[in-house]
Amino acid sequence: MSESLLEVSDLSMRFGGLLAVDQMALKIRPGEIVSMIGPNGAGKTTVFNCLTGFYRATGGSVQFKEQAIEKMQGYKIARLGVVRTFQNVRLFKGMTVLENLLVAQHRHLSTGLLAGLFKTPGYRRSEEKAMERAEFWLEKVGLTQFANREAGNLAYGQQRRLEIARCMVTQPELLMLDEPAAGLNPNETAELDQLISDLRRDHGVTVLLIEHDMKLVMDISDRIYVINQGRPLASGIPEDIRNNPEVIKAYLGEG
Ligand SMILES: Nc1ncnc2c1ncn2[C@@H]1O[C@H](COP(=O)(O)OP(=O)(O)OP(=O)(O)O)[C@@H](O)[C@H]1O
Repeated sequence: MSESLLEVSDLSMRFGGLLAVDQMALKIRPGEIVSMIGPNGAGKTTVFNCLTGFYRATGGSVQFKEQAIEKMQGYKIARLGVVRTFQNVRLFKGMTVLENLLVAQHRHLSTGLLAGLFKTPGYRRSEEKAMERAEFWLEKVGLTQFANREAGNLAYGQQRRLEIARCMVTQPELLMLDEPAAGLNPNETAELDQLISDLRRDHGVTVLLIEHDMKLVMDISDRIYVINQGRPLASGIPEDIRNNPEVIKAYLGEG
């Protein structure tokens, strides 16, 4: 009954002699917030890279809405509605905040080169829509007053929120966040928690999260997958993960 939005089976990624991801499986239903946790170097970001076409997985299958995407190029996967942020903020730092949000939508605009050259009514309409979406998301992440500031001059926490807005203007179905709380203070992390919950509640977006901040993970996740040394170690609701002795040994007990 509960169909998957994303279904990953037997995923593996080999770098030379290193099997960074080994038989990883994931199942994410529409509207869920799912986290992937695990020690440093466990393979979490590599999984993200395989799911979003940055790497071609060396084995396994990835289905998004029952369509195989494991061999698809990244921009096509993004167009299907799978978008991500990066562990290290990747904005166009020399562009303004607003420009970052407009550029992000370019690939998604349904207009061709000629329409752009001649500024057809269809082109102008889609530009207006792009501007409306940009303004909406600026407001949502509290950056309206910084619209014309260079993105590189924003405070770190604001850059992180801009990254999320940049994903959201493309109207994704699956939003993948790679350590969004890294470098944030506790207040900013609490705001992030709220923002992610709102994205799901108000915009129906499904979220896959890599995160080391256990408070955030336990608070926000419907389900959690634990990876250790590239392999699935456990999965379940936060309560089960928190009390799983294997997980405590491999990860939670680490610090
Ligand atoms: N392009 C690459 N070439 C070679 N090895 C890589 C490459 N990318 C990742 N690795 C290796 O794969 C393993 C998994 O790395 P990955 O970054 O996926 O871990 P992670 O769980 O995201 O870690 P962290 O929590 O520290 O971000 C590591 O041993 C890493 O050195």
